[in-house]
Amino acid sequence: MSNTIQPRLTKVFRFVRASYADGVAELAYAFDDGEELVERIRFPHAPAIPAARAAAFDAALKLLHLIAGVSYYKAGVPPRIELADGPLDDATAELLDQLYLHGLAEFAYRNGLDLRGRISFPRGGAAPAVGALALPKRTLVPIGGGKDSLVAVEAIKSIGGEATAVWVGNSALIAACAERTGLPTLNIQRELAPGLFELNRLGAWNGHIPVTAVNSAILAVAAILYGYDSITFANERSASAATLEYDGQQVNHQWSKSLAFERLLGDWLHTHVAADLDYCSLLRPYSELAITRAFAKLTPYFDVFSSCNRNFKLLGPKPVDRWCGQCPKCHFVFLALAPFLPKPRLLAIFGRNLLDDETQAAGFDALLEYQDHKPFECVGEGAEARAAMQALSQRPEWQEDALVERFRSEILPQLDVAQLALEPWLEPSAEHRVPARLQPALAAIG
Ligand SMILES: CC(=O)N[C@H]1[C@@H](OP(=O)(O)OP(=O)(O)OC[C@H]2O[C@@H](n3ccc(=O)[nH]c3=O)[C@H](O)[C@@H]2O)O[C@H](CO)[C@@H](O)[C@@H]1O[C@H](C)C(=O)N[C@@H](C)C(=O)N[C@@H](CCC(=O)O)C(=O)O
Ligand SMILES: Nc1ncnc2c1ncn2[C@@H]1O[C@H](COP(=O)(O)OP(=O)(O)OP(=O)(O)O)[C@@H](O)[C@H]1O
Repeated sequence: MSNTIQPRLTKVFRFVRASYADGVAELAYAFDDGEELVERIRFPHAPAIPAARAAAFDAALKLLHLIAGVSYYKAGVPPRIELADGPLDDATAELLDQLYLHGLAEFAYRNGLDLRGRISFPRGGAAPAVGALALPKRTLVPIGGGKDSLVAVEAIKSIGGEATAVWVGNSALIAACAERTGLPTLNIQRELAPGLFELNRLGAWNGHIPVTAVNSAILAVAAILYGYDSITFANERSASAATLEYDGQQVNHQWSKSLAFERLLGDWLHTHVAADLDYCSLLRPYSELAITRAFAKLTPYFDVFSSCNRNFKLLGPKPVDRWCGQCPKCHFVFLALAPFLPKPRLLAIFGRNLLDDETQAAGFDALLEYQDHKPFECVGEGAEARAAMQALSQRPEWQEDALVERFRSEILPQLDVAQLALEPWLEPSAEHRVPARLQPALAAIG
C-alpha cells in the first residue's frame, strides 16, 4: 500500500474485481488510483463447481465482493462508489445501500459522520432470472463460539437434519465448540487485505462493521460450492432492537443480525442465486432469555463455549480463560444465564461472581439502560436485562450480592414492577423465516 494515500481524503471507492480459483476467492478494492486491497477467502477441499451451479456461484461471489467491501469502504467513506462490472439491478443496489447505511450506523455515530445521502451504489442494470437448483437437503449451521449457535445446532440435531458446523476464521475456541457438536465441520479462512491495517495506521476511519453480513455472504458462496440448501444463523429476536436513536436515525450494533437484513438477503438469494437456497435464523422467535434458558440445559458445552468477543480479535491479546469478565457480553451472559442455572454452576463457568463486584456497576447499569444506553455489543434488550435482575432480586442465593442488592434498593423503586416479569420473555413470537423443512426444530428450543 502506497503511504501517499490519505484515506480520509479519498474521492472514490472502487470495487476492482472478484475472482475464484482452486478454493480461493480474491476480492479486490481500491481508493482513487491507489494500490489494490485484496481480501482472500479460502474454501477447504473445494470441489469443482458443477456446471448447473456456475451462474449461481458467480452471483454469490459477486455479492460477497460487494458486501465484504464494507471493511475497506469505511476506511475512507469517499463520496463516490465505482463498480468495474457496471451498475447493479435495483434489488442488489437496494440491499447494498441498506447494508452500508444501517450496518455502518454505529461506525458513523461514533465517528460523528452522517452517511445519509452519501451511500449510493450505481443502479440500472438488469436483474437475472433464477430458478431452483435441486440443492442437496442439508444445512450449514454457523458457529460463533457462544451459546446461541450451540442452541441452534442442538435444535437441528433434534430433528435428525443433515448439517455441517461451519465457521469463518481461525479461532481455536470456535473450532473446539464445532468439534464438540459432533457434526461434520467446515472451517473457511478469511484473510483481510494487509493494506487495511496500514490504512488504519495512516489514520483511516475505523469502527464497527456488519460482520454477520460478511459471514453470511461467505456462507452463501459455500452453500453453492459444496451443495447445501439452507444456512441457519442463530440470530435472536432482540437483535432487531436498536442500540440507540439519534437525530431520527436508529443505530443498531447488531443490524446485520436483524430480521430486516435477514429478509433482504434471504429474498435476494432466492431471486439472484437459487430459488431453493434458504437463509434464515433459527432463533428469530426467541428473546435472549429464552435462549439462555435453552442453553442452560446444554451442559456438555459449558467448558468450551464463550460469548466474550475479546476472544475473536484478529490482532492483540485475548482473555486467558475465555471470559474477560469486564465487557458487556460477559456481563449480559452472566446475568441472562443466572435465572436458569444453579449459582455454583454459573460461577464455575465464569470463574468469578460478576454480580458481587461493585466495580462492575456501570457495566450492568448500561445493560439495564439505567443512566446509560445499551452497550454497542451483542446483548439483549434493556427490559429483558431488568426482568432477569428482578428475578434474581427475589432469590435468596442472589439477593445479597452487591449489584443485585443495589438494583433492589436503588433502581427498582424507579421502575414499574408490572413490567419486570420474566415469563413473557420466554414466549416465542410467530415472526420468523425458517423454511417448512426445518420448522420442527423450533420445538426443541422452547
Ligand atoms: C473481535 C472484535 O470485536 N473486533 C472489533 C474491534 O476490532 P479491534 O480493532 O479491537 O481488533 P480486531 O478484531 O483484531 O480487528 C482489527 C481491525 O481490522 C478491521 N476489521 C476487522 C474485521 C473485519 O471484519 N473488518 C475489519 O475492517 C478493523 O479495522 C479492526 O480495527 O473493534 C472494531 C472497530 O470497532 C470492530 O470492527 C471489530 O469487530 C469485528 C468486525 C468483529 O468480528 N466483531 C464481532 C465479534 C462482532 O462485533 N459481532 C457482532 C455481530 C453483529 C454484527 O454483525 O454487526 C456482535 O457480536 O455483536
Ligand atoms: N466466525 C464465525 N463464523 C461463522 N459464523 C459466525 C462466526 N461468528 C459468529 N457467527 C454467527 O453469527 C451469528 C451471531 O453471532 P453471535 O456472536 O451472536 O452468536 P454466538 O457466538 O453463537 O452466541 P453468543 O451470543 O453467546 O455470542 C451466530 O449465528 C453465529 O454462529
